[in-house]
Amino acid sequence: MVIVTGGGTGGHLYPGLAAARALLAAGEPVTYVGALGGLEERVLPESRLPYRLIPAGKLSREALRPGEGVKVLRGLWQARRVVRELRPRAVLSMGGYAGFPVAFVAALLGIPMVIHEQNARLGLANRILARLARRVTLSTPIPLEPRLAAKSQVVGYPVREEKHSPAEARAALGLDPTRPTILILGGSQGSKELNEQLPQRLYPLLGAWQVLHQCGVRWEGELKARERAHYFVRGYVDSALAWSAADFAITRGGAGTLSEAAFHQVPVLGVPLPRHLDGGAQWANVGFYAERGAARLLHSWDQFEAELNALLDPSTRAHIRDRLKGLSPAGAAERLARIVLEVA
Ligand SMILES: CC(=O)N[C@H]1[C@@H](OP(=O)(O)OP(=O)(O)OC[C@H]2O[C@@H](n3ccc(=O)[nH]c3=O)[C@H](O)[C@@H]2O)O[C@H](CO)[C@@H](O)[C@@H]1O
Repeated sequence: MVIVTGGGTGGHLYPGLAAARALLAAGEPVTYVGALGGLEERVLPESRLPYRLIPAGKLSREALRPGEGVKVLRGLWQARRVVRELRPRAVLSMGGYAGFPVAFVAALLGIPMVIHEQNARLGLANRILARLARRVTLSTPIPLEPRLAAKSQVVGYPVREEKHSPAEARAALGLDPTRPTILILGGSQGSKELNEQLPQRLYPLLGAWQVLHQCGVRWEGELKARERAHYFVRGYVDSALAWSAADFAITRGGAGTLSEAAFHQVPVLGVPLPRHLDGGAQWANVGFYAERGAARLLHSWDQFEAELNALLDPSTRAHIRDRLKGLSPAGAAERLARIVLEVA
């Protein structure tokens, strides 16, 4: 049996679940280990996968705070118990603080461990784990130091491979099936910045367009007050429907969000999270796409009008859609599962 671990937010959890399902489909029993308090606490019980939840402290500077540091240590202790009890023949960690304790302990116990990095740069947990991992799998080709590059492989980002026609998706979401649609996707937790900036900037378009604004569950009450005719606010959306409904999107720069944009061929204006909040991962992600002409990158809100006008132009959208081709190839979960089984 194999342990798949990682979570906290959707960007780590959903590709982890996709990999777990691919392992099961290959005949390998799987247990998913996530973090208490992460999105997985809500999602795993409905997944029908065997799972465990353990405490996991945030790495980074936060770990220096006494409460968080204790959580990191408790996480490692519980991870040791889980690994000793389940005796997996391999561990796959999807990165982030939630995937750290089990992967770290497993590697120390000599169990083959594989990591997957979703972003266009290695996060802190993966920088530590990469040295101990048998294989370093990546969503996108990123430069690595030679020792890591030698054991790395680009597999892609496991997206949910589900598409609907625009009319069907819009109807299922309660929108007008015939109106062209702008999607705002703030990511797992919603984006305060997009919530504050966008409604009033997009109201002037509502004569011809409609907007589906995913704002995050905790902002939903507040944002509902900004709804208008043809401006729809949702805390959390079914993202396969939302992408299928959209003509273009304004999003954060999560790796999952961009890979889904590529899979659904939806042009995106990316507004990355400020660098001090995620070490620049989202700047790297949107930058990777923008350098290839496969996304637009918002450097500052002064440029918003110009960027919006670019995306309102059908020929710009067609150009971006063309550049998105091949950036999120299908079958990433299966490629990842195959590598885990190779090292097991
Ligand atoms: C604040 C933070 O640390 N963000 C990180 C987190 O982002 P976060 O988890 O927000 O972002 P991603 O864009 O990678 O993934 C979000 C996932 O949740 C889904 N979704 C989201 C909203 C919704 O209403 N419905 C829905 O289904 C999306 O379709 C996607 O599959 O993990 C990503 C992948 O490691 C990183 O790139 C981000 O930097």
